[in-house]
Amino acid sequence: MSKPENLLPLEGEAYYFGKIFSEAQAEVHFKNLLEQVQWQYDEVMIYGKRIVTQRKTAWYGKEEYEYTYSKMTKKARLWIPELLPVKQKVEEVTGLTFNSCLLNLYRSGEEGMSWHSDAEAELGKHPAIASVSLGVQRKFVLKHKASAEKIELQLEPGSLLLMAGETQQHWQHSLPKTKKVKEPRINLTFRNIKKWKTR
Ligand SMILES: O=C(O)CCC(=O)C(=O)O
Ligand SMILES: [Fe+2]
Repeated sequence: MSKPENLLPLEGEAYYFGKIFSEAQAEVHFKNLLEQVQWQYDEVMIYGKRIVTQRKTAWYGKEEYEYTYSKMTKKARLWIPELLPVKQKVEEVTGLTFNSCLLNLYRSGEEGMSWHSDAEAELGKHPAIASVSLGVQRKFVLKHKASAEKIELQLEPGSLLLMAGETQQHWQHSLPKTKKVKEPRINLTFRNIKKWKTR
């Protein structure tokens, strides 16, 4: 598969590969991950308060990495067999390798993710983040920090979006909530933990 064009008009790179899994494969991965992933409510610190998010998340990796975001430190679980074929396909298509994966489960359009950048120190300076979508199609928006220019795309089931280069420095992204969507979606973001410490 050749690399799609860069969707970002300035500073950064985002490539939408479209569907990398057939409908049947995407359904199997969705079902397996829904059942086998250790889904947990996410805890974040907002204005010094501990908040439990609506959506569920999980974090897996090659080692038991510790990862801090929103001031909360999480420890990765080791890869499970259900994740490996998805990781392998993503690595094949992108030509990159990934040592960890953050998963999100949105049970309906009532759940989303607000504006943020994935610019944690653990990911290094110009992180490549490969995002796989399973389940219902959802809108995804990138917003340029300086100009507020927005790029919207529809993340189809079985699709892959790759963010790379300076994207996390110069752009934020979000998954807007919507009352129109009633079905669940699973998102997998493959990442590379570059530096980490054990306690
Ligand atoms: O669900 C999505 O497509 C976005 C997930 C995301 O931005 C993240 O996990 O950092
Ligand atoms: Fe993100």
